[in-house]
Amino acid sequence: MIEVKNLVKRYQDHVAVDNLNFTIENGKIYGLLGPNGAGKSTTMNMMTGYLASTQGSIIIDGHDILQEPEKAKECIGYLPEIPPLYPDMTVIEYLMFVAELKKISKKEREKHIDEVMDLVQVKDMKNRLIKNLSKGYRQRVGLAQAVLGYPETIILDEPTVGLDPKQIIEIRELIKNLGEKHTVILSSHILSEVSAVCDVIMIISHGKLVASDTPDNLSRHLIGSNTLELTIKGSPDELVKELGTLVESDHIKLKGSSEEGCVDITISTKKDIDLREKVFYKMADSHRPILKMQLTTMSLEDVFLELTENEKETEVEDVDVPDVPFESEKQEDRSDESDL
Ligand SMILES: Nc1ncnc2c1ncn2[C@@H]1O[C@H](COP(=O)(O)OP(=O)(O)OP(=O)(O)O)[C@@H](O)[C@H]1O
Repeated sequence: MIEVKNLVKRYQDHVAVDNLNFTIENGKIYGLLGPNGAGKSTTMNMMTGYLASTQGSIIIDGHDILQEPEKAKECIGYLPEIPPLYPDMTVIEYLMFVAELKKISKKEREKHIDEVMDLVQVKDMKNRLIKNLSKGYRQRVGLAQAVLGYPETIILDEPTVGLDPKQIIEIRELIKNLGEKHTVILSSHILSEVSAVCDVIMIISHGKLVASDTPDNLSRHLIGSNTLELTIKGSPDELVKELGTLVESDHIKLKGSSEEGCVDITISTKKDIDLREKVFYKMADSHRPILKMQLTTMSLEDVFLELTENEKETEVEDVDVPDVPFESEKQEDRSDESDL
């Protein structure tokens, strides 16, 4: 289990992660979803101990990532956005090297690597130099290094970015398989990706968590509304009065219309309510012609766009954060903290 409390990361004046609070329970696949610049990588880098937080705490299976980094890191495997691979090593050499760093006993190393290579399906390439692998295979090797040692939680930053459609499907399948035995947290800016793979979607915007639920619940509660768009002849006051007999007036929004003598109206209702016939008969009774009537259901995509709208990459001067270091090179970084 991972508990993230009041997590903040500031780069100079820019707040990249803004008071995040969430809990990751074991055995589920979580998707951290947000547009570019939302703060996903920064959050993951803090959760994996690659970057120090400005404020807040991250407790991984009872170990604070800053107080007990070694113990906390033993519980997680991480595939950063840029996989930490050594191009001049073969796959097997590299995985042996990682296994050694992860202190997997010599006795078990070969068998364990063999199992992991089977799991991520790279065995056929085990003697090939990493620099000669396709991007899809490189990503699998990156996955393998995260899985080595079978940590409880596997964290994957944009695991399918830059892959072709076939490779994307293959990596998604691998992630689902991993989810059977591990807790998985992946980040993505693609909604269809997280809804296809994840049990829980956490939507992040401007460093803030704006929604967190199962894809189904997000659909039911957040998305679960119908929007009826109308253009009707008449005066705003009369129309609100008449439509107000069908639906509460705070669900009715009016706008001036480009059609002469008409009003554009939007009525929001729950997903299972369809007012079209009632509106038709009501307006017919009072001789008000309906020039346009269209029912739309908000999609998960609409909700995502609405929740994250105005997301802009804020230009800030680069703060010198070390490149994501490999296991042996990892170091605690609080050098960029002005408040610590
Ligand atoms: N070292 C840094 N110095 C200054 N600003 C940074 C640094 N790293 C990230 N940022 C800023 O922090 C914000 C969050 O960046 P982050 O990389 O976490 O977003 P993201 O959601 O992972 O986006 P992407 O999918 O594009 O990687 C962005 O506005 C980014 O420009």
